Amino acid sequence: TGSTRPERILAAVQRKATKGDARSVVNTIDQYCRYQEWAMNVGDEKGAILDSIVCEVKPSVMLELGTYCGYSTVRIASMLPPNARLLTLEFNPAYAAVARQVIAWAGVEDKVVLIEGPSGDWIPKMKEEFGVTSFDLVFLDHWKDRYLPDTKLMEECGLLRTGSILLADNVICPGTPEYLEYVRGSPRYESKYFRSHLEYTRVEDGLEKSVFLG
Ligand SMILES: O=C(NC/C=C/[C@H]1O[C@@H](n2ccc(=O)cc2)[C@H](O)[C@@H]1O)c1cc([N+](=O)[O-])cc(O)c1O
Ligand SMILES: [Mg+2]
Repeated sequence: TGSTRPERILAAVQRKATKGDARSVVNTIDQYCRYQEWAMNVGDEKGAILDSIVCEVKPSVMLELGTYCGYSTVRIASMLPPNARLLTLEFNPAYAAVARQVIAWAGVEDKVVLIEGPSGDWIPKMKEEFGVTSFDLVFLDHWKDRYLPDTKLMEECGLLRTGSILLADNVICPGTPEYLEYVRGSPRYESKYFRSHLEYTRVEDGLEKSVFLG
């Protein structure tokens, strides 16, 4: 019963990253996953695109679907002003336990609300449980076959307003064909593809940024 990959990533953070320094946590995870063992973090190359969009949007309330080890959670939270909130949804309790410790090590826990459970259950409860009116920005990085149903669910629950932005990871690899067809084909979205590479590799991947038009 050895350790899991997320536990080894956490160990690397606690061994090598400076406590309270979010960038040091991000760099440590990138270093570990590039040279020790690959993991499905958005990574440094796509992460820079994520940073630029977070900086441009300056979200007050943001949702991340798929916390995993908390890499992008920390990356995003480090870009947010103190009063902004990042809600992040994780299904797997073991991953959530690791992510909480990574988020704490980075010192961004005050801006982050980590919610445990399936997106299909929690999205309809966002307003009543967390006082969310609508999301300024949503980062989709969870199960690829959930991107489309969860986007439709957010629309139905009134969680998107004119100008809300969806940013989706992995639209090429592993790929999210139904989601891509929907946001690119719908008159309710203005979509743009940011070409990049699958984290820590030379394989093509990218992010799709879609503005909800109401
Ligand atoms: O499969 C991928 N991501 C799935 C992520 C899933 C994460 O979302 C959580 N979740 C949270 C809430 C839910 O409702 C469901 C799951 C899961 O518990 C997991 O932590 C993936 C795969 C590759 N790849 O190269 O193979 C590269 C990537 O960048 C990826 O993101
Ligand atoms: Mg991903």
